Formats: sequence, structure tokens, C-alpha cells
Amino acid sequence: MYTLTLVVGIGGVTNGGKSTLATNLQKKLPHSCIIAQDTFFKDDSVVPVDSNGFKQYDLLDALHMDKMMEEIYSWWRDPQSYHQSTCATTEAGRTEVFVVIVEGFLIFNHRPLNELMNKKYFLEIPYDECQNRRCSRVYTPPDPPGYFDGHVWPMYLKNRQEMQLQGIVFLDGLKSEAELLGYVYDDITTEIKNIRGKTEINSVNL
Ligand SMILES: Nc1ncnc2c1ncn2[C@@H]1O[C@H](COP(=O)(O)OP(=O)(O)OP(=O)(O)O)[C@@H](O)[C@H]1O
Ligand SMILES: NC(=O)c1ccc[n+]([C@@H]2O[C@H](CO)[C@@H](O)[C@H]2O)c1
Repeated sequence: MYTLTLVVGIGGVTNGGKSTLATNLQKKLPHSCIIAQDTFFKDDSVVPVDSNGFKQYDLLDALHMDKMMEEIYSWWRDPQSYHQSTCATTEAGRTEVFVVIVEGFLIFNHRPLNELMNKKYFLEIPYDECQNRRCSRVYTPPDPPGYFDGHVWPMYLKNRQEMQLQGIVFLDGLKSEAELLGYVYDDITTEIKNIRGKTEINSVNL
């Protein structure tokens, strides 16, 4: 049996709805799993502080990107084993496509990770909505007063300027969860059919 893979990137602004979309997609896509960038933050004690006393969390340097890449490679080497716990049984004779959904706010700023992704989506919301959503969230450690305007939003603008744009589909994060899911799910299932189709043609030609 062939092992075919698809790496989907869901990036975007903080509170743009990345985790929500990734979770909704993962539930609908068989043989899929999520690797979330937020689980690779360095320990608070090693994250530097700027002259205003703000912890510099919204930079690639605040993340263990080496560990995140290792996790993705571990999936890639053997997606079937990686999926074992969550995966439904494969249908006999069917060429499966294993999907990893890589989700995070700085996934398009890391060149090696960028090169791995086959489909890329970026969720955007306006400043006011972003500030409102962020204020209703509690991170560990919690945002200190002034953190959004003093660190989060300016770093978002900077990171967005620097990210690699090639191949990214921009999504309006103000759209409903269902609408966003519908669009991305259709796009990915079309890609999965294409990948399967190409393999089937190649095996006939062999
Ligand atoms: N399409 C949507 N419409 C309205 N609200 C949404 C939508 N998607 C997510 N939300 C809400 O926005 C907030 C942030 O969502 P979520 O955690 O998915 O974002 P995120 O981009 O993963 O955030 P971060 O990575 O910064 O922690 C949550 O309160 C969630 O319920
Ligand atoms: N350890 C964490 O998950 C953590 C700690 C402090 C701040 N954050 C924020 O997470 C967002 C990305 O999802 C960034 O905007 C960080 O500020 C996360």
C-alpha cells in the first residue's frame, strides 16, 4: 500500500480562529491529526523582556521550532503509526492520504516549515475584533495591561510583513465557523482526490 501525505498549514493572526478551524477540519478528515505551534513555546524563564517589561512571546525565538519540526518529521516518517490511536481502519485496497494540520501564528515565518506545506491558509480579522477576542482569553502567563498594543499587534504587523506569501489563501476570520470549514474542507478534499488520482494513473502506467 502507498503512503501518501498532505501537509496543511493554518496560520493567521492571534485569535483569528486557527485552533477552531483546525479542530473542525480534523474531525471531518479521516487519517488527519493536528500539530499546534502553541505547544512549542519555550519556558517563560527563558523568554526575554523588552524595555517596557513585555515578554517577547510573539517572535519565532520564543518557540522551540526545532522540536516542532522534529514532530512533523516524525509524523512524515510513518504517518500510519503516528495516527494509530485516532485513526479509523483503512479500507482494503484503498490508497490513503494522511493529513497533518499544522496550526499556528508564525508557521509562515519559518522557512523549513514553509517548504513542507502543500496547502496554506491564513486567517485575518481586523484590529478591533482581534483585541476584543484576545481580551476574553487567558494565556499562561496572562497578558499584562497594555500587552496587546505594546507587543502583540505591532509584532503581528512585523511578522506579517516578513512572512513568505507564496501559495497562501487568505481567509476572512469574521466569516462563520461553518463557512470557513466548508470552504477549506472542499479545497482539501479536492486536493486529496488529485493526489489519489495521480497515484492511480502512475500505477496504471507502471
Ligand atoms: N469563525 C469564528 N467566528 C467568531 N468567533 C470565532 C470564530 N472562530 C473562532 N472564534 C472565537 O475566537 C476566539 C479565538 O479562537 P481560536 O482559539 O480558534 O483562535 P486562534 O487563532 O487559535 O488563537 P491563538 O492561536 O491566538 O490562541 C475563541 O473565542 C473562538 O471561540
Ligand atoms: N505558552 C503559551 O502558550 C503562551 C504564553 C504567552 C503568550 N502566548 C500567546 O500565544 C499567542 C499565539 O497563539 C501569541 O500571541 C502569544 O502572545 C502563548
